Amino acid sequence: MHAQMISPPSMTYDDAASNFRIEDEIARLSGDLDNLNGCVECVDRYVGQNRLALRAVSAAGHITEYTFEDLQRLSARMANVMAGWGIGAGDVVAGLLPRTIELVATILGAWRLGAVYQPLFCAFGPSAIEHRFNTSGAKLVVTNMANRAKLAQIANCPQVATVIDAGEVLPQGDIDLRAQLAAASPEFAPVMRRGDDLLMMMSTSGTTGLPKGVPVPLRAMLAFGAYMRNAIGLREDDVFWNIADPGWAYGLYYAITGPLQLGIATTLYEGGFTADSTYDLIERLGVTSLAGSPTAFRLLIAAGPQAATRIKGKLRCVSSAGEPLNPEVIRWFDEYLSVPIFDHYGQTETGMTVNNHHGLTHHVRAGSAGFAMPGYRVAILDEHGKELGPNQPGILAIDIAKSPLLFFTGYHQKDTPAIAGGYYRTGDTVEFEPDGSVSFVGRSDDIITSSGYRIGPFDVESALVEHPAVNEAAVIGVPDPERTELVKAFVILSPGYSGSDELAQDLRQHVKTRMAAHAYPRLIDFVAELPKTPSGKIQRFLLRKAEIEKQQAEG
Ligand SMILES: CC(C)(COP(=O)(O)OP(=O)(O)OC[C@H]1O[C@@H](n2cnc3c(N)ncnc32)[C@H](O)[C@@H]1OP(=O)(O)O)[C@@H](O)C(=O)NCCC(=O)NCCSC(=O)CC(=O)O
Repeated sequence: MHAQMISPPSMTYDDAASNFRIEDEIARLSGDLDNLNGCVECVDRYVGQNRLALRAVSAAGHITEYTFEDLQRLSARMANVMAGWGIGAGDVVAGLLPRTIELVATILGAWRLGAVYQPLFCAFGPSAIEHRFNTSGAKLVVTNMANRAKLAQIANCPQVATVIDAGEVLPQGDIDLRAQLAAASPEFAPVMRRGDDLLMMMSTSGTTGLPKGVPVPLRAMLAFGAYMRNAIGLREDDVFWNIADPGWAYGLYYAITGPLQLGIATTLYEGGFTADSTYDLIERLGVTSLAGSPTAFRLLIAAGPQAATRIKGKLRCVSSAGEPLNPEVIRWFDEYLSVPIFDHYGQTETGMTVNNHHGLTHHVRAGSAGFAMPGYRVAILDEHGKELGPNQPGILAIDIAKSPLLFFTGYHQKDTPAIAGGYYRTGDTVEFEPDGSVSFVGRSDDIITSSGYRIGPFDVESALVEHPAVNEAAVIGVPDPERTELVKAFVILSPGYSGSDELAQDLRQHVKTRMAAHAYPRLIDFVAELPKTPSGKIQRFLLRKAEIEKQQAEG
């Protein structure tokens, strides 16, 4: 096996970009593209060194540490349990679990036996989960009792394995996960796969339909590792914590897979986000490299400078993704935490592609997402597909032929018009600065970015119209200083209903429990009509324009 090399931070960005060779990235793998296993890359290759792999922090703040040896045994037990229930290479295993050791065991166990992992965010309701099962054909879902009731509402639910705590009763027909893990053998030879075989089945929100499946092949690990080294700049001596949830790409790729691939311990905190618990954990663990979304950072700032003093100067670097990072956050982190915070840009489809790189020395442009990651060439296209120069807004695109780290080849069983003419079009409107860095302008479609989550308006509208009071609904994002955008719904009521605060609250609760707790409309207007094209398509852009004008008029 090869020793894992971490780029020295003295390499310049220009050197790394111009000297990039995919062969060098492949050589960093323990296997090769004909002989690859996700669990071997993340665990087995570091066994025998007695290295720390994971700090799992319970909601109550209790810290349990796991070595790579521990994770190897656990993944083997999990693979044995899964194999015993008929799961094999290429099958899909879903995880609907909080940020606990059982979540890590599910991911690694599935990979050990060559299966495909599908994340399910714990805030999802039954409709979001059911749609993802329909997409993936998952054969097994691993969950806990807090989430189990949602599965009972799904008609085509696969076999369920449940984590039960003391005093909880296992639902009939479920696998008692902890009991079976304890009884299983801690040995299971990893099933080797190829680079194009699937590692994960992700989902991403669309504007005109339900979320689409994003197949992620094993070779995507080349891109994950490169991001950890070049952009996060992860070092052997770092204490790393990415607070993003592994129910999403940012958390699964870069809180679990990426750091473990590099043999560097990661951190999972089971509890919900508060500024206090975040500061507390950074201090207790001695975190040096922190990652998260701008909304989380703005919530830290909202707690005031006094709360920050306990960790001032302790962090070495902070990385931000999910939404554009405001220059004010950069300034505040410099003043009150004495730490550089760099903006990074990526998508579920592509992984991180444009970054201010902590690991590569180059200048940083506050207010810009930075520069193409070595291994990707990005272009900005006009509506005819022509490449644009600086200061001309257009669609951010990835030049497929010149981006050997790009792993996306199209949505699962769906047409992918975003791939055309040799480019993958991200749908984000950006422009090049004269120095070659990329600045975010906005979305070219109706996708909402709220608290770092990408939310499809159609998804929320579909949940709303399931409610008997709703005849029609249109959902948009309206600008918000804390959460980037807030989800706002315009609702035409069914005959016999009238708008009230109580009904609005009932609709919020309905979306939270049916679809997803994070995607509910915080704002609701009851309206008599919606702007539409002659063919009857809702013109969300007109609603958005009117909201922005209203905000401007109100100052
Ligand atoms: C910044 C935050 C920590 C702030 O957390 P908050 O707790 O304030 O709010 P939230 O947005 O998480 O949650 C909104 C509402 O959902 C509820 N909620 C959240 N998680 C829940 C869960 N597991 N179960 C039940 N309810 C839950 C909350 O209580 C809250 O309800 P109420 O409002 O009633 O209190 C978080 O929003 C966050 O982690 N954001 C980053 C998301 C991220 O990782 N983005 C990158 C994804 S990758 C990606 O996106 C790639 C791509 O672009 O394709």
